[in-house]
Amino acid sequence: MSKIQVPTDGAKVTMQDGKLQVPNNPIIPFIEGDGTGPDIWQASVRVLDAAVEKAYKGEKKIVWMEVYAGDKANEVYGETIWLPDETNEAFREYLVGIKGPLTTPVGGGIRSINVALRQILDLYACVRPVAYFDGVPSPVKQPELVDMVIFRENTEDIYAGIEYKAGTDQVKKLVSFLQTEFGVNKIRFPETSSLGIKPVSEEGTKRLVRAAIQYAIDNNRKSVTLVHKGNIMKFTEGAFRDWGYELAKEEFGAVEIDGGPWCKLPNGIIIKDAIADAFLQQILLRPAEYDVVATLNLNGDYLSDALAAQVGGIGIAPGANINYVTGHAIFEATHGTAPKYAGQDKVNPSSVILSGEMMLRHLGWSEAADLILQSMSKTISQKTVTYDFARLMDGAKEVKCSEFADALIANM
Ligand SMILES: NC(=O)C1=CN([C@@H]2O[C@H](COP(=O)(O)OP(=O)(O)OC[C@H]3O[C@@H](n4cnc5c(N)ncnc54)[C@H](OP(=O)(O)O)[C@@H]3O)[C@@H](O)[C@H]2O)C=CC1
Ligand SMILES: O=C(O)CCC(=O)C(=O)O
Ligand SMILES: [Mg+2]
Repeated sequence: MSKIQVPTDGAKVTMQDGKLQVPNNPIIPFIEGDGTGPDIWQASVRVLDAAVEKAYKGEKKIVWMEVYAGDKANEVYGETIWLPDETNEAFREYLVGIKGPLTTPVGGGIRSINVALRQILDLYACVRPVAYFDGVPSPVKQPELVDMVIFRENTEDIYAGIEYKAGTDQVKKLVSFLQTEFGVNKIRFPETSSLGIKPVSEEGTKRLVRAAIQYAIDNNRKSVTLVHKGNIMKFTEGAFRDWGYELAKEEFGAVEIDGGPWCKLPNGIIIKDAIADAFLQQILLRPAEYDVVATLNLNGDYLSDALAAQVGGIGIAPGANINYVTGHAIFEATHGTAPKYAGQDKVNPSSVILSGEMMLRHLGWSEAADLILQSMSKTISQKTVTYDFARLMDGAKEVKCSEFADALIANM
C-alpha cells in the first residue's frame, strides 16, 4: 500500500527534447535522512522556501513530497524495508529530488542505500563543487585558491558492490577459477582472502568525462583534469584516462599539446591528467592549477571530503547526482549522518542548503539560488555560524542548526 502522499497542488518536472520543463509548482520528492538528517532538513527546507518566495513573490513555489528511505522507511513500511520500490518510482517519475544522508553499516548489514539510489536511477555523475566562502575557517593558507568542481563517476568501480567474503564457497570458486583458468598466483593468502571486483567501462567513463567537459565549456572553466591511479590499475584506472583523452579528441575536437597526452579544446580549455596520489598533494600545494576534475568512484569519494576540508569542511560541501540524458537528479550533501550529533539541532545545514541551491539552479530558478549564495556569504561574514566553524573562528557567535537557517532567511 502506498505510503507516499502525492500533493494535489503541484505538477511534474518533465524532460522534453533534452531540456528540463519546470512548472511553477514542481513536486519535488525529498528524503529527510538518518542521524542529523531530520535537523538539517527542517532547517534547509525553510531556507529554500524563503529564497523561492523572496525571488518570485508567490509566482513559483516548490511543492514538497516526502518519500522514505533508511530508518524512516523502517518505521513507515516495516523492519526489513530500507528502500521501498515506491521511493525509487517517485524519483523516477518526478525526475528531480533531494535527500539527506543515510546510514550504511561497516563490514556487514545492508549495502549503501545512497549508492543504490544512484545505481537504480543511473545517476552517473556525482557533481561536487568546492569553492571558498570568505571568512570560513580553513586549515590552509589560501583557501580562496580552491575553486574546483569534482565529476565523480557514480555507477561503477568497486562501488558496484561485487564482493565475495573470505571463507565462502563463492570466494573459493572465484579463487580457484582465477588460479586454474588464468594461472593467477599473486593472491598472497588465497585461503583467507575476500575478493572485490572493479568494473570500469568505456561507456561509463565516456559519459562521465563528456559531462565534465561540457560543464567546463558551459561555465568557462580553464581545465579538466582526469584523476586516476592508472600506473597501477592499468586496465581500469589507466583505461579511464585513455578513454577520457579519446573522448576529448573525438567529440570535442581536442588536439594534443607538445605530443600529448595533454590536449586543448578549440576554446582553449586544457584536458590533462594526474595520478591520484600526486594529485592529493598538488591540491594542497597548488590548488589554483586545478579546475574541473573527472575521476572514478572511489577516488572521487576520497577527494570530495579532502577538498571540502580545504574550504572549511564537510559542513559546507554540497553535491548532486545527475543523469544528463534522462534528466534524473538527486541532490545531496557530501557528508554523512554525523550520528553523534543526531537530535541536537547542532550541525551545519549548509551542505544540504547549498545542495538545494544547486537544485534551484538546475531547475532554472537562478534568482532564488543567488539569494541563497548571497545570504550565506553575508551570514558567514557576520560570524554567525554553527559549532564546526565557531570552534575555529575568533569572535564567532555560535548558533544552532535551526538558528543558522533563521539567520540566512533574515539576511536574504
Ligand atoms: N551520501 C550519504 O548519505 C553519506 C552517508 N554516509 C554515512 O553516514 C554515516 C556516518 O559516517 P561518518 O564517516 O561518520 O561521516 P560523516 O560525514 O557523517 O561525519 C564525519 C564528521 O564530519 C563532520 N560533519 C559531518 N556532517 C557535518 C555537518 N552537517 N556539519 C558539521 N560537521 C559535520 C563531523 O565532524 P566533527 O566530529 O569534527 O564535529 C562528523 O563527526 C555512515 O553510516 C556513512 O556510511 C557517509 C557519507 C555520505
Ligand atoms: O553511502 C554511504 O554510506 C557513503 C557514501 C559516500 O561517502 C559518498 O557518496 O560520498
Ligand atoms: Mg563520501
